[in-house]
Amino acid sequence: MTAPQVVVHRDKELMAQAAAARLITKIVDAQAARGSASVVLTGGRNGNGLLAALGASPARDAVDWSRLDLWWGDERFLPEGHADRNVTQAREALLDAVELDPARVHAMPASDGPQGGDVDAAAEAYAAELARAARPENHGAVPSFDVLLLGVGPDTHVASLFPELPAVRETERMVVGVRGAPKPPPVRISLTLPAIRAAREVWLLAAGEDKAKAVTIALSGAGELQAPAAGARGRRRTLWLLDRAAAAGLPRELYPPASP
Ligand SMILES: O=C(O)[C@H](O)[C@@H](O)[C@H](O)[C@H](O)COP(=O)(O)O
Repeated sequence: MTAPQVVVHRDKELMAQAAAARLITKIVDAQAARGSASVVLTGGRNGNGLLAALGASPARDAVDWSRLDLWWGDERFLPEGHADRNVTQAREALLDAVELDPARVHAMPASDGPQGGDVDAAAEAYAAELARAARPENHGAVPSFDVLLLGVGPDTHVASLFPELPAVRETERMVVGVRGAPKPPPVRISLTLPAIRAAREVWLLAAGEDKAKAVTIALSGAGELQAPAAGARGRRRTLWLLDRAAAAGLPRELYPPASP
């Protein structure tokens, strides 16, 4: 697994804008090289902030939105259209403003979807959808995501993998149902660490002083059961995109601010 690379930006707005520019370039390069691109979105303020910055970017339409596969790293298990669902917030932040191919937008099931309120069946259905999209050259039962985005919780959770809970211990399945999540709502669907680690690149987003402790713990050698963010590594690249407040606990000589 790749050692984490850290880029520190002056503030969370600049972090979101720079991450959006970085993501546009990554998608454009993937589409030029392979004809399409595959990105896993994350929920939360930083994930949605990146999407909003991408939508406002002058380079936005360098992306061929019709050849982009979108997946989610996790989802709140709520009814279709609920304001708290990550896909609802992603649509508001960006997706409704660009010409995506609906068949390539892979939202996680809602609690009033075909599996009804059975979150484990919903997780299995999403795992099956991922497996159908995987190709022989991919690593495991998921497509080779070009970029997998993750917000980082103040407790070091990523996706809906919370410290010490069963989901972070999963080593076989790619997608699991989560109950009793400390961050509401309690019932969620999440990719597991093996699925996250199948991505070519994993980008972790953290801004604000409330994340400084989690960032320091995750980058200081903590185990993935106690600090799930520490286990979120890409096959080719692991990139932490921070603002100065979230990087405050890191040794400055190792992670000098990228922006003045
Ligand atoms: O469904 C969710 O809540 C997210 O996927 C979650 O993993 C989020 O990314 C982190 O909690 C960070 O959220 P903030 O960026 O809002 O701090």
